[in-house]
Amino acid sequence: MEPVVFKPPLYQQRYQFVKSYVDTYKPKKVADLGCSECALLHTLRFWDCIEVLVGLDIDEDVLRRKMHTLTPLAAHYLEPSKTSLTVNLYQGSVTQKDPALLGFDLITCIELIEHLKADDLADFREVLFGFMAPFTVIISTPNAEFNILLPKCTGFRHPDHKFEWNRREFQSWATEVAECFNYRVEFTGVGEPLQDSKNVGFCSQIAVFTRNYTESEESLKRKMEYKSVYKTQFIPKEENEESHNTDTEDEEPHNTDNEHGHCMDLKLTSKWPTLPQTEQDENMEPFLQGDTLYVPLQKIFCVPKVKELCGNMDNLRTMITGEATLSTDGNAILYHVDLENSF
Ligand SMILES: C[S@@+](CC[C@H](N)C(=O)[O-])C[C@H]1O[C@@H](n2cnc3c(N)ncnc32)[C@H](O)[C@@H]1O
Ligand SMILES: [Mg+2]
Repeated sequence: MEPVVFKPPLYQQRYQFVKSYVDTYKPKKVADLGCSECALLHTLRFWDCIEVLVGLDIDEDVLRRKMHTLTPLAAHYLEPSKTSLTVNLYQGSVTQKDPALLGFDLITCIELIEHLKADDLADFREVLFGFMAPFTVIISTPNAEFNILLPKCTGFRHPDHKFEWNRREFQSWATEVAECFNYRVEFTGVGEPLQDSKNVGFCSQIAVFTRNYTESEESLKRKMEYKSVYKTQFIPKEENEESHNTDTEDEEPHNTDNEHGHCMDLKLTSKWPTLPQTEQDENMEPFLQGDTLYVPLQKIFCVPKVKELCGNMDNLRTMITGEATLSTDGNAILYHVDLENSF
């Protein structure tokens, strides 16, 4: 059997489905449950309508692996958004009730439910639809009927899957959930089968639930269950000019006028270590040691546009972290130079 090749890849089609929803309905508060390495959050972080973006996963290591990719880079400062954005990542389970996930417009669960044991799935539906109760929920999960078109798939598609449902099973679970929690639900999917195998349905089946009632303030008193892993904030510069000069974690941005327009600023309240400030004018020039080129951050910081955009060296370091290799003292970017192939 010819392997099925999706173009674009299936995971991108799932993200595209969410992005199209966001484009159409402009949710302000969006959360992704079982966000893994934050790939969906990464694609949503500069959507103008989104003001709060939250990721939750039970696996802290997987969250930490790529969380730095959510930090704004110089390029984002050059093409800034007019609105502020707060990104929060939490380690916790979708079976726990935590007020951090109250009041959301959209909650996505992309390829999550099939990783939950029966007891957890029962708790999850109560937590998501009964407690979090967002306006919209998007759930995607494998469609078991499609597996006959996947030659390498002998059992479940992934060893950690606890189940894979056919369309009837998924739709009956989702319809019952919708009835129970006063939502309506529609079904669709991504990953179209070839023409002659249409009867198997989409590779990933998707349910979109919409709440039938207006939000109540009922549950804001619940106690925190999740562990905060990371928080980053993108604030339009005119609202936050003075924060360039502050390094305190909890200080709120001040409103000030800004002649430079609306660049964004970054504030971190994560547990990252504070790196030492580079001595002014010391060791400024790049140098080669073995096959490693050291480019002092101070040298980069001296570029007027960089200085204007970053405000201080710590912001520059934060922006670079995860994107390039830093020296152990955090004061230089390291580039590997391939001396053998450089001529
Ligand atoms: C297949 S991955 C999801 C991938 C991701 N949503 C995407 O589309 O790229 C499933 C994720 O769910 C997480 N997970 C499993 N059980 C969970 C639970 N009880 N609460 C929160 N996350 C959970 C796993 O750690 C894993 O990162
Ligand atoms: Mg899966």
